[in-house]
Amino acid sequence: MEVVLLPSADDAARMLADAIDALVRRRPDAVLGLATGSSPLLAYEELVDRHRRGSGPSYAAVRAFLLDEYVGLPAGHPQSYRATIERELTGHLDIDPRNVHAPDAGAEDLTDAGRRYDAAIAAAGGVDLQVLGIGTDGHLAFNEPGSSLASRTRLKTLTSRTREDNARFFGGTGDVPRHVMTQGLGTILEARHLVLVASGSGKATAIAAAVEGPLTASCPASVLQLHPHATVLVDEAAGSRLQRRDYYRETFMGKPAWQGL
Ligand SMILES: N[C@@H]1[C@@H](O)[C@H](O)[C@@H](COP(=O)(O)O)O[C@@H]1O
Repeated sequence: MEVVLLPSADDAARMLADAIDALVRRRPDAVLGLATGSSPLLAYEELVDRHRRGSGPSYAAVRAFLLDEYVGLPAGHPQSYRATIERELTGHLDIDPRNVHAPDAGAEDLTDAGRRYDAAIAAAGGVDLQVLGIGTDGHLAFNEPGSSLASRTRLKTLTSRTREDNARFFGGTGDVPRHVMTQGLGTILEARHLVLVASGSGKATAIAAAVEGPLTASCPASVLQLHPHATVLVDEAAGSRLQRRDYYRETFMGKPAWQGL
């Protein structure tokens, strides 16, 4: 795992945007794994900005798969993750909307919908780069503590902490759905490159547990330790509880720029 400590959230966002940009230039029909939530927002803004200025790549052949989706929201609800990603990213790029996929959280048979989602990702050739955030309790996508490290896309129940964390997106109310469809940790591990981005002191404990704590279902993000190509981009605040900060800095400073992430 590569841990990159950066002075600010803007620097982390730029680095994530650069990695996506470089991948799409290298592979115009790349498969992107997209996360919602506030963590990747600055990077998405950067990508949209580059696209508008004409300095970004074309996304016309790119395929994208969302990590998760709320269950029980009416189709088109502004806080559904499908609507969110369109508003924040894909709607501003030249990506074909038919190539942006989310788990079918409105399906009658959610078990089957989970299986179909995993099969669709596999049929696309697998995810090249998976963008990830982290929950304050260490959750990854909507895999709450206790989730099987081998789990597949399925129905999950949110913890009250996650529902409180996400209440800000629902006008601070208790209207956050209780259930979600989420890619499993096993599904996420199949992506070729995982890039987790986190900023702010509220994420410091979760980042330390995920990166330097034991591999455990109690901290789902610790599953990154099993992946051969995982990158963690953190600002100083989110990285403040890491013990090996000096080592991460030395490693990154000594790395040739051409190597990328
Ligand atoms: N399902 C999402 C995750 O994909 C996200 O990474 C995490 C952190 O959210 P945020 O980036 O808003 O802090 O929790 C959300 O509930």
